[in-house]
Amino acid sequence: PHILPIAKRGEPILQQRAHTVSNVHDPAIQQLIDNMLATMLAANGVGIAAPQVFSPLRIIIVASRPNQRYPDAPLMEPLALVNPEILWRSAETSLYDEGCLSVPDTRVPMERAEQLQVRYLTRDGQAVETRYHGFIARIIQHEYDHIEGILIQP
Ligand SMILES: O=C(CSC(=O)[C@H](Cc1ccccc1)CC(F)(F)F)c1ccccc1
Ligand SMILES: [Zn+2]
Repeated sequence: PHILPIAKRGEPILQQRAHTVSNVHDPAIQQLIDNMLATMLAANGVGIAAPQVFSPLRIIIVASRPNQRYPDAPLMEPLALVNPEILWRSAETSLYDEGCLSVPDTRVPMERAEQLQVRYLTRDGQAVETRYHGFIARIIQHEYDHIEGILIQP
């Protein structure tokens, strides 16, 4: 896998709605997912979205891990969500200072739903519907905003 350049705030691709993936089994899509993962890990992120590596596609990666600001964040296997749809968000919300690889050296307090129900394709093409809460739910909402062309604003 390759570490790819990360689009920074001001790049038009970050303000566009990304396109649905038509064939998750396409080798180019599989390579993109591998490259997104390598790029996120190299940048020490807990998530990344395809537009951030200049691919206007509806692919996000979520990879929560404990960190100094969020020591009780769950440690999880990095998960790729293809064509994610948020089916439901809880009325209950929480506030947290988010970072963004596309907005370096910035923390923005963001209010997000505490729980959400998501339907997505795994990288193997399995259709899955899962409920998430807490930090993982937050990361999904942050990455989902990226494929909708929405950035956190300093
Ligand atoms: O600042 C970072 C890295 S910024 C980051 O990982 C973004 C994801 C994210 C961080 C914090 C809350 C929600 C989402 C990745 C992005 F920009 F590609 F989406 C961070 C790492 C661990 C916990 C909290 C913050
Ligand atoms: Zn971001």
